[in-house]
Amino acid sequence: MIVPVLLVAGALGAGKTTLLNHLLANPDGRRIAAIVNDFGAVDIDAQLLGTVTEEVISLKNGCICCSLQGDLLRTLSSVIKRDPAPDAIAIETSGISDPAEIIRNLMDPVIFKVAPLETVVTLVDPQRLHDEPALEQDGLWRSQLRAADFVLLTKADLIARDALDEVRAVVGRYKPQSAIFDIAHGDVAPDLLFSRDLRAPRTLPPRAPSSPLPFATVTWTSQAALSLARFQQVIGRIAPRTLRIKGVLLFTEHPTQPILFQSVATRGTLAPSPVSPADGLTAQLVLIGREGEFDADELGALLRGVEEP
Ligand SMILES: Nc1nc2c(ncn2[C@@H]2O[C@H](COP(=O)(O)OP(=O)(O)OP(=O)(O)O)[C@@H](O)[C@H]2O)c(=O)[nH]1
Repeated sequence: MIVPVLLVAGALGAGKTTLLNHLLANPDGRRIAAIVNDFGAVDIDAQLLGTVTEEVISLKNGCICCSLQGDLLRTLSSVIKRDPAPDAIAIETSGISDPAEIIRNLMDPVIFKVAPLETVVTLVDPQRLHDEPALEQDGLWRSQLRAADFVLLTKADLIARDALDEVRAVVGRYKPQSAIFDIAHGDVAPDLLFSRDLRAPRTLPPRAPSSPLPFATVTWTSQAALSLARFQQVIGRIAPRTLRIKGVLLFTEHPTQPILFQSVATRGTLAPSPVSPADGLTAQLVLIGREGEFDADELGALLRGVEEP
């Protein structure tokens, strides 16, 4: 049994889980198993995808490009031995993963024989690149782009057409225009992701220098009554110091409806959540930021201000 592998890469909040959610809900008859890597200690992405399919495996609290490399290969081996085996496996990298290292691992001859890496797709949030042109100089961002067979510019519903065209020109410095597509709400045809004949034979990416990832994460949980009004004030102070926040909360204003909070760069959203905080908790929030700019104790103290006295 040979099970093709799709690798989904892209910066924090680029839209990877949204893409996978759409793919798993619209698999065109394929049984797709998903392996989801959350850098933080709470597997929020896996929990969200678990509401769409049972075939989700979570690798959390580290990165599959470095500390969780062995776990990824072991997980792949066990997924392909399932009875029945899936028709395909999709791997969602964490936003801080360097896909070059993951690709090197997946080219392991034993794994490649049974679970060949078929497609690498990298997602780019075009509004973010438009607002932060310096992102183009970021080594990790470039490595994510270089590794891709094709690039999806996500969140096309949020950006003006001329700005999208400018971003397409920037990404075009790294990839041919024929390999750049734009999508909204993760809506992409599964055939684009799984049809092997589109791509040239893969060459092994150069070994990335092994330096510790310049990112830090903190998980904040609470058992107290939480105020939505206070949360909105506190988040306004915290968000500029982070790269990504996501989590599930229960507020006293909506005691029976858990709320999913997502923040990427300057954009934050609150929406009804299909999953709840773990038993006994009112909040499970993961915050990711740059090492050095990220004071976990200070963020924790600020977040305690969300708790009602
Ligand atoms: N309006 C709009 N929002 C989107 C779209 N795609 C993703 N989002 C939102 O962008 C935020 C981040 O999306 P995710 O799919 O969680 O991004 P991710 O790449 O999985 O994030 P990490 O795993 O944390 O790196 C969420 O609030 C999504 O709802 C889109 O096409 N349109």
